[in-house]
Amino acid sequence: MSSALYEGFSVTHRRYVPHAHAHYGGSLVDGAYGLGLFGDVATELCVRTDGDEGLFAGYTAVDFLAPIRAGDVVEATATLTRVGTRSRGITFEARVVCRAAPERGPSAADVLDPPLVVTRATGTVVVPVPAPE
Ligand SMILES: C[C@H](N)CC(=O)SCCNC(=O)CCNC(=O)[C@H](O)C(C)(C)COP(=O)(O)OP(=O)(O)OC[C@H]1O[C@@H](n2cnc3c(N)ncnc32)[C@H](O)[C@@H]1OP(=O)(O)O
Repeated sequence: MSSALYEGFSVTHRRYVPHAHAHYGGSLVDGAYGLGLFGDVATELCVRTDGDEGLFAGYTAVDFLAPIRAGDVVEATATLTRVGTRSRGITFEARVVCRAAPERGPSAADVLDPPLVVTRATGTVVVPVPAPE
């Protein structure tokens, strides 16, 4: 893989947060929910850059900036920032793009414009050595 080709390459997933995932008061989901989104979006990024799902080695920083709630529509983006021999440095951001508006009714919801940034992280994923051609 050429680093010049891929650094800055990004993948975004978007998902509705089911009410079954609410875990704390105020319909909050646990922080690990956002990290699950990051694992999935990193997996697609690695498939696209390296033809392999990769293995998450670790995070160097995770910041929970605002809660994710059941009923949110959340978008998670992984951006490739560093290409090592087998390691891939990735930054992550999760944003709420739609949120329930229960004061207007049980199914009412709004588009958040701008989206609300809820989680940021940096981490490293490791991919296998490419098989010889
Ligand atoms: C994204 C996934 N599809 C979804 C997941 O979340 S997977 C679930 C969680 N992760 C795991 O279960 C992985 C468990 N860990 C492992 O299997 C291994 O520790 C590893 C594969 C991640 C690394 O082991 P190994 O292949 O023996 O590593 P090394 O040969 O020592 O190093 C290879 C490169 O990786 C860099 N590196 C290793 N560990 C770390 C770390 N903790 N943090 C940052 N970087 C790490 C190492 O520096 C090498 O980099 P270069 O190849 O020189 O670029």
